[in-house]
Amino acid sequence: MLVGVPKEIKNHEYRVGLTPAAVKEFVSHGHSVLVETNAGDAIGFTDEMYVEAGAAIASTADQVFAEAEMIVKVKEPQPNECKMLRKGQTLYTYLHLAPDPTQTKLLVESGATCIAYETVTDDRGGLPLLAPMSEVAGRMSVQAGAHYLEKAHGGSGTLLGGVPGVAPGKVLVIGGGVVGTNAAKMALGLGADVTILDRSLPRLRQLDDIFNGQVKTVYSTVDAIEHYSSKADLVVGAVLIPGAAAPKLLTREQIKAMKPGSVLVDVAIDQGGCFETSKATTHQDPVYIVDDVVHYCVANMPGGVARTSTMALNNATLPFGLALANKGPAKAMLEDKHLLNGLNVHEGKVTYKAVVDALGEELGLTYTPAEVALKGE
Ligand SMILES: NC(=O)C1=CN([C@@H]2O[C@H](COP(=O)(O)OP(=O)(O)OC[C@H]3O[C@@H](n4cnc5c(N)ncnc54)[C@H](O)[C@@H]3O)[C@@H](O)[C@H]2O)C=CC1
Ligand SMILES: CC(=O)C(=O)O
Ligand SMILES: [Mg+2]
Repeated sequence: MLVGVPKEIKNHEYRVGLTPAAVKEFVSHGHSVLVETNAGDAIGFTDEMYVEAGAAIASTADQVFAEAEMIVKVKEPQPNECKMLRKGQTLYTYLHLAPDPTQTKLLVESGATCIAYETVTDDRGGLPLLAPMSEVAGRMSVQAGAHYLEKAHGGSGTLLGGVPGVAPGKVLVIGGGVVGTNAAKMALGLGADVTILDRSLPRLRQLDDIFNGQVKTVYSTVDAIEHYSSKADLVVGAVLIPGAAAPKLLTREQIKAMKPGSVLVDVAIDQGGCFETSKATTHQDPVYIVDDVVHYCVANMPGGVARTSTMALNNATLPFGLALANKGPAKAMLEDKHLLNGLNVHEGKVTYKAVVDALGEELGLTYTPAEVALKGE
């Protein structure tokens, strides 16, 4: 198979779909790889390294999209990229379709086979291709929060760790999955006072064990969110209902009632955000203020530490990517229910139910089960 890797074009996005080491794996399995020039240059993966790994270098994205049978990316395709996709071509990347009608419509129109990293599953009920970036974003969320709590950056002037004689800052993490656990680890490491809310009791039990009682775990209710957010210095939004638009858990009223200069980091912004006042921001312009509360809502946080993130992402995407190339996409998905769960759009049909639930009415879409769409029944 001819695998294509275009350069990412989202704001300050320096990650790349395949590392040179991953290219070498594809080539060693008999595949060809075409990488757009300078695709990895910003993070130290030069064209020379890709050539040494066995790739050919394309001078434009157009060439990559025109020639490749499978496009491997990181972020969701931007409108001009969607328009270059075609029937018979596979797109393997993050999509986050539920909050994004424009992209959904364009991918349906393209006829391409579109696999979303974030909905591929594993045997333990996890999301193995989302997890590495959630680890990164969870850890970054506290770094970002601590930064924006500084007075000069719009915050209240609170040091999360406190000092002897002064109480530490309060961190509220809503959603105790991968992002939430990693946020809690970092916040605890800084010496903050950490509370995690989740609506899964088994998960709260696990968190209590993991943190050996050092973080407070609280069952997530409207009342708990209201109570703990009003006392927090930093709130991290880390909930997920896989593939679906994020539920709005913190209302404008509750945000208004927060302490002036407190900080919200809405990691769930890639699924539309879990705070009523959230709107996606970029690394170039990451924050804005509503009712004296600083909002950080960067939709591609791991892009900020693109070198670590690219390597972490490739560790997870490589085995599935190789299966798609080795067996062909349809056979690979039909033989692996977890990879099949990644299929969101195929030949104009939407094959992920939560996307149809979110956008079906607006776009006039109906749901086709992935297996049915692939078998052309
Ligand atoms: N902005 C960015 O750059 C990035 C964003 N993300 C996003 O972060 C979000 C979280 O991802 P993960 O931690 O991997 O998901 P996860 O599935 O590991 O954890 C989500 C947790 O939210 C909990 N939850 C669901 N509804 C809840 C509610 N009403 N109240 C409290 N908890 C609730 C679930 O029980 C689960 O424990 C996702 O939207 C993901 O796409 C991930 C990586 C990067
Ligand atoms: C998961 C995601 O949105 C990201 O890594 O950018
Ligand atoms: Mg206020």
